[in-house]
Amino acid sequence: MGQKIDIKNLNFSYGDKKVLKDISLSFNKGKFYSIIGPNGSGKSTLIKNISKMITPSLGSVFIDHQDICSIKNKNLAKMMAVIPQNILIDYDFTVFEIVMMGRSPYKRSFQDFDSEDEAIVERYMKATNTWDLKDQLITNLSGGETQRVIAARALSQEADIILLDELTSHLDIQYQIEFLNIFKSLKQDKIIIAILHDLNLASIYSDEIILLDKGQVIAKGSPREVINKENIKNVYHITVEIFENPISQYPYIIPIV
Ligand SMILES: Nc1ncnc2c1ncn2[C@@H]1O[C@H](COP(=O)(O)OP(=O)(O)OP(=O)(O)O)[C@@H](O)[C@H]1O
Repeated sequence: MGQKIDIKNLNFSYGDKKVLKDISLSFNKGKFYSIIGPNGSGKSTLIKNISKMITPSLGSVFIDHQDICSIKNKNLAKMMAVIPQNILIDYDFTVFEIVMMGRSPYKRSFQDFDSEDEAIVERYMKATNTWDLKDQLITNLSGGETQRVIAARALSQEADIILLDELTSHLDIQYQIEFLNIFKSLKQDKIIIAILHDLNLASIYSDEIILLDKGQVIAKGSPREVINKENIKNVYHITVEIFENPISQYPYIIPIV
């Protein structure tokens, strides 16, 4: 389950506003994909379409050749975990309870959680450095701590597809790197799709990058194919120099100011 995602001729509008225009993309297991592009270019809207949070105006998203509209939400949650951009939790759940919710697609009720679920939750809470927060109320955490807890919950879902909508936005540089390393280390069994604003991080971590602008795919391919002066000028309207990172050999961008 969750070996391949195919997006075919996807269009999406909010009311009269066309936000995604004829997008066709494929994502395969074992790869880390980044979606990059300027503010308002449609990145989150694309992720929301892939995760069935919203429904395409035209076109379709398929997982393993099955239209996601025909997949029940509970089954979809076993295939796909989403870490959203804005996390709003108003309820007084403890951190442990929030992460345990990641196991609910496999259960009929809260009472069904067993020692295996607890072991899975503990493993991912330790990996995301949230175990020490387990008895705290989620409402009392900082933005970065909350994001780490939500990542632990998504990992506990043990889904084959992980969608990260700007996971790194609240995280300091240490956690940005730690998290991207966690997802990279998991990628051989999964499809990871991350929205990233930091083009240098996208370059280091991605097998493939998708560059969006005004709701259209402007470029897709390896970091070397996508991160070039012309594409960056075209889309972000800035002048950059591109060097080869001496350690990783990936393209490294420096804005010329
Ligand atoms: N719920 C909504 N109703 C109406 N318009 C929306 C809604 N959500 C997003 N939009 C508009 O759709 C466009 C694309 O938004 P989206 O959030 O997908 O962009 P993004 O590339 O993720 O941006 P950012 O980098 O700023 O997060 C924007 O012009 C935005 O104003």
